[in-house]
Amino acid sequence: MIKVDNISFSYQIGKGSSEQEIPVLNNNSFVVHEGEMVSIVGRSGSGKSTLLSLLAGFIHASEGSILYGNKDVTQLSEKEWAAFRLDHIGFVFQNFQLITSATVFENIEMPLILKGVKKKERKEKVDALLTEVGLENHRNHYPNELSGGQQQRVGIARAIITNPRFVLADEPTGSLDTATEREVLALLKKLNKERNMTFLMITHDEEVAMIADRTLVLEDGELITGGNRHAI
Ligand SMILES: Nc1ncnc2c1ncn2[C@@H]1O[C@H](COP(=O)(O)OP(=O)(O)OP(=O)(O)O)[C@@H](O)[C@H]1O
Repeated sequence: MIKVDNISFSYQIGKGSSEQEIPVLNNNSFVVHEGEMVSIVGRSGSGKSTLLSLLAGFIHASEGSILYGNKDVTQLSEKEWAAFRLDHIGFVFQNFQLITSATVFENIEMPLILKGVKKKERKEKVDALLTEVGLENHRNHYPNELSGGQQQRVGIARAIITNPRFVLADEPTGSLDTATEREVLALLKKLNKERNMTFLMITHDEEVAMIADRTLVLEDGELITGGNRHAI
């Protein structure tokens, strides 16, 4: 479960007498239940990326709290956040964020190396996941030798290789054409249901949002609705 309670956030811009506060998120609360996939949809500038950055611990709320399961992460130090992310959160990015000088296999293997998993176990895990995401014939390719959809499959595999309880996805299909978008969304949904991982996805696209069990709408920094269940 992810529990966000009364979160507010403002950016500070300028210095000294010209310092200004820009309120972006205003008192937002919501829960993503265990194994649920929730999307947050909203126009450009509504605060989606800011909310995801707060949930990732890249920035910190001025008010409110964030819980992952029973763990209150609101006051974690940078070091504690880094450890928490590595152990519990997978990230999927719009522009994939793959290491261009590393192969498909090496990209997916990276989080396991960071976690100190032994080589034999790494190979077994990565090979099994490569087959699951349909990239077993591309293990030695480099990212620039892959289509956008294939690159995002690598990004998704890297996000879940450590079996995190939570996955945060930032416009995961924003760089893909419509047919590839459907394939990637279907893969996300399959992984979410089969592995019972808790997914939170942000998108500006209401059709993409419909893949989720539930959609929350963010408008000018406020969640204005939630709880509608959509069929896939
Ligand atoms: N680093 C920053 N400093 C100051 N203001 C910022 C900063 N980042 C974002 N903002 C402002 O915060 C508001 C919300 O931005 P945010 O990127 O969270 O929206 P978004 O919904 O993700 O938009 P998009 O869909 O275009 O990515 C915007 O008004 C933006 O100008």
